[in-house]
Amino acid sequence: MHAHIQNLFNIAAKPSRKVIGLMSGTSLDGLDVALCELSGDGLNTRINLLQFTTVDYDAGYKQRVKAVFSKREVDLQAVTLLNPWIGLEHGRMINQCLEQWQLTAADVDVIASHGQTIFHCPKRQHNLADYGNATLQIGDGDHLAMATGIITLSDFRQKHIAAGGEGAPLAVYGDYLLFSSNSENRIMLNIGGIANFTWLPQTLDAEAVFSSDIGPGNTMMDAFIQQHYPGKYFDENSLLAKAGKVSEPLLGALKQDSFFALGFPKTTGPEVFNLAYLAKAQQVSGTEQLSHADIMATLNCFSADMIISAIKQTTAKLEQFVIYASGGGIHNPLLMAQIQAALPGVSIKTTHDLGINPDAKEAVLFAVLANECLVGGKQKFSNAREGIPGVTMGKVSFAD
Ligand SMILES: Nc1ncnc2c1ncn2[C@@H]1O[C@H](COP(=O)(O)OP(=O)(O)OP(=O)(O)O)[C@@H](O)[C@H]1O
Ligand SMILES: CC(=O)N[C@H]1[C@@H]2OC[C@@H](O2)[C@@H](O)[C@@H]1O[C@H](C)C(=O)O
Repeated sequence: MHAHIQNLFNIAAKPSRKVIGLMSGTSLDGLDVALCELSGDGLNTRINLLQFTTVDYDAGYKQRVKAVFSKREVDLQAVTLLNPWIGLEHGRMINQCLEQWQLTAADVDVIASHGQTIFHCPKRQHNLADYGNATLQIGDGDHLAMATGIITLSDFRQKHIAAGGEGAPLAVYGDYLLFSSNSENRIMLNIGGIANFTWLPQTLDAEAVFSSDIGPGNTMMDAFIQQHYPGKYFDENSLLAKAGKVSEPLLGALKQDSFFALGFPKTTGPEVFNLAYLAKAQQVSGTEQLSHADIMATLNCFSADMIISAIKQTTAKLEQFVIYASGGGIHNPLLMAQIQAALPGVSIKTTHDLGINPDAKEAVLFAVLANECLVGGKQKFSNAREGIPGVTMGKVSFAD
C-alpha cells in the first residue's frame, strides 16, 4: 500500500480530525478559512470551530477573478492561468492563517477546498439539448496541497452533478447533519451573494429535507455599488438603500424572471442576476431615471421579498419554525428588518445560537463534507429528485 493511502486511512481512523474548510463565494470578498475539529459522522457528527478568519482579497486579486467571473465570453488563457494561481494563493493564505494561529501543517489533517466558482450553468439555464447541468470551480487542489503540505479534498460539486444534482446547494448535507433538531422545525437561511436555504423539519426525515437557492442575496446590490461608487464594495449598513424609496414598477419587473416560478430545489447565480438583469428590468418598467438610492432601496427590497416568499412557501402549513441566518447579508440591517417585518412572530436567530459563527458557516459545511468523505457515507441521502444524491464528494490531492 502506498504510504499516502495508509496516511489517509490513519486520518480516517482517528477519533477526531482537524479539517480546514474553505469557502470563496460569489461576493469575491475574501477566503473564509475555518479550522474545525470533527468527530463522528452522519447525524453523530460533532464539530468544534477552533479558528475562523476571512482573508480579504486585495484589489488585484478581485480584478483578476472578476475578469472571468460569471462571464459567457472570457480569455481562455486567463482561466487556465487562474486555475493553479488561485490554488497557490489560497495555499499562501492558509499558511498565513496557520502562522497567525501558531500552528503548522502537521497540526491539520486535511483541507476541504470549495475553490472559486467562475460559472454555474444548470440545464434549465443554458437549455442546450446535448448538455446537462454544469458548474465550474477553479483553484486547483493539487497546487493547494503542494503549497501547504496538507492533503486536500476539492472540487466537491462535480460528483453532485454526476449523480443527478445541479452541483448546488451542497449546504443541505452539512445543515442536516449539524443542525437538524427533533424539537423544532428549522430554516437555515444563508444570505451570501446568492441567498439559499435548507429546510430541516423536526421529523428529521432525510427524505423531506431539501435545500434551494432563492435568488439574489447581496450580489446585485454589491454589483451596483461597485459600478457607481469606485473603491466601495457593498452598501455598508444599508446606508444608501435606507436613503431611497422602493420603486414598485422596478420591483415588479425584477420579480418577473421565470426562475421564481420554478419549484424547489433550484439553483442560480450572478450569471442571471447581474447588472444586465437590472438594466433590462429598468427598461421594461421605464425606470431608467431613478436615483441611485431608489435603485438600491428597490434591490434591497427585491432580495428581501424573494427570501420572504421562499420561506412562506416552505412553511405555509406550519405553526412554528425558527430561522437560523448566516452569510454576509445578516450584516445588512435593512434587509434583515424587512424579512422580520414580513414574518411577525417568527424567531430569526443566527447560527451563532447553534454554536457556529454565521460568517464561517459555509466554510464549516465543506469541512463536514470532507469528514463525510473520509469517515461517513452511512447516513442515507438518496433523494436525488430533491438535489440530494447519496454520493461521496471531494477529490483527493496528496501533498507530495
Ligand atoms: N455591514 C454590512 N452592511 C451591508 N452588507 C454587508 C455588511 N457586511 C457584509 N455585507 C454583505 O455581505 C457580503 C459578503 O457575504 P458572504 O461573505 O456571505 O458572501 P459569499 O460567501 O461570497 O457568498 P455566497 O454564499 O453566495 O457564496 C458583502 O459583499 C456584502 O454585500
Ligand atoms: C455554484 C455555486 O458556487 N453556488 C453557491 C452560490 O453561493 C450561494 C449559492 O450560490 C449556493 O448554491 C452555492 O454555495 C453554497 C455553499 C452551497 O452549495 O450550498
